[in-house]
Amino acid sequence: MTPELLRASGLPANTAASALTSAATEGPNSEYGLLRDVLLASPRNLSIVPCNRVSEDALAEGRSSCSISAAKQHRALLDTLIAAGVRVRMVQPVAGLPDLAFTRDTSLMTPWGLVGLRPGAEHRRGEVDVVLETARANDVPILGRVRQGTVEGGDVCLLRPGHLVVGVSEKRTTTEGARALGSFFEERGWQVTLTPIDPDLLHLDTHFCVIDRDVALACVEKLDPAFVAMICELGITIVPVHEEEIASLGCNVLSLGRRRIISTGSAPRVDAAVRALGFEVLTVPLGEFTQCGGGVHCLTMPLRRQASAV
Ligand SMILES: NC(=O)NCCC[C@H](N)C(=O)O
Repeated sequence: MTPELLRASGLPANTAASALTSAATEGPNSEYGLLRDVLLASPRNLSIVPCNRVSEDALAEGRSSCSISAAKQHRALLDTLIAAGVRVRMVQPVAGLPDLAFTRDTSLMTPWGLVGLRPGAEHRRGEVDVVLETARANDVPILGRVRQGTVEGGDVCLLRPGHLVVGVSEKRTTTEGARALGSFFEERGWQVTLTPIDPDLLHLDTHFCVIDRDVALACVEKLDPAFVAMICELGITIVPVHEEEIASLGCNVLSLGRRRIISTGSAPRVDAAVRALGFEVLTVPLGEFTQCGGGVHCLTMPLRRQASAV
């Protein structure tokens, strides 16, 4: 832990509390603790960049971005978060950064502070400094930065307190980058699992998303069998996602905690299966963003969540 973060957290680096929980910063230790603060970024400069299968298909079909509609959809997401009791911090728009709205990918808030990531997509590298600057201005403690390989936040999953998962496509996230991020966690006693993913699916969070301690959305056919076996051994129930629901970002949901999620509503079958398990599912249509390859999970970077029990 850096001196900067130690000052911010007030926790000694080698205590059990600092290893697995987030008492001082409330930096998330899971994907499903009660969500308190989230980082969004203005979509003012959003455009469809041909950098993933979904956005390439959208362009091939002649689709384009509408800034008015993108602003309205993003505003609806913001309003839904606020109505759910979440505080929203905003990154201001920056010309030349068309994917900035997908805040998930360029940084990761850990229980010990924020880590700047290192996108594999060249056109997204500049987003990291912008997000870190906003974080500093909001007194978010900074833990460090990934400087080797590449890693994007859509490939990162805080599976359970003490267990980090990183999807490795060797395109957006490389083994080197995943290990560099993982070392922040391993040094603090976490287990880190790297799992290979199909580069055509962009990120892990397009086809695997944890929504509570024991429930995850997953397209099992697209995940590595060893990873699926591990999830089953942990007793995590899988809500199956079909391949065509991946492209519509139906799997890419955000947990608000207390068995509530936000989805884009683009995969009603998945939403219905989640509701059948007793969850509340709030839906926000986000077509302007899904055609760029990102959904609710990609558009949100949790800054504070109530710590989940180990
Ligand atoms: N976590 C995500 O899956 N993020 C979506 C990012 C979409 C953006 N157009 C990209 O390809 O980087």
